[in-house]
Amino acid sequence: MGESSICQVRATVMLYDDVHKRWVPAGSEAPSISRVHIYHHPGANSFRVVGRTLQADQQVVINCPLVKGIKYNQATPNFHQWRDPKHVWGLNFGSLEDAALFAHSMMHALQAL
Ligand SMILES: CC[C@@H]1C=C[C@H]2CCN(C(=O)[C@@H]3CC[C@H]4C=C[C@]5(CCCN5C(=O)[C@H](Cc5ccccc5Cl)NC(C)=O)C(=O)N43)[C@@H]2C(=O)N1CC(=O)O
Repeated sequence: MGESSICQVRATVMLYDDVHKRWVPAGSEAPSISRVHIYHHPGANSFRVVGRTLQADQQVVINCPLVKGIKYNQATPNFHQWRDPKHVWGLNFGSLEDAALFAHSMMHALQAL
């Protein structure tokens, strides 16, 4: 039994560049919409956020394990963010529905950990 997706949304994945104090698109230079999942591994009861660009190359732009205690910040209705030990991640959602769906699944995951 591997991992299963508990939600999938469209979002531009951003990283905060602490040196220049600005958000930059994760992966390539040009901001691009990605398909972002939250995967659940029932065996380990682990979750991770995985995003791949929609273009043909399917570049992985985020692969972030979720750890207990992460604070998920809904900065605006369609821009949510969280910190991991090395990065500050931001998701600019393609729609408010996707934002709400992702937040719901994220909160579920964080409560299940
Ligand atoms: C893609 C463009 C982007 C779109 C939307 C808006 C929304 C607000 N916003 C920000 O960057 C806000 C404004 C102030 C700045 C200051 C610091 C930042 C940057 C780094 C993290 N941060 C925190 O405030 C974190 C949040 C957090 C709290 C709790 C748990 C986790 C976290 Cl991550 N606070 C801690 C204590 O970590 C930050 O988000 N900041 C975004 C933004 O202006 N733009 C437009 C642009 O940049 O042109």
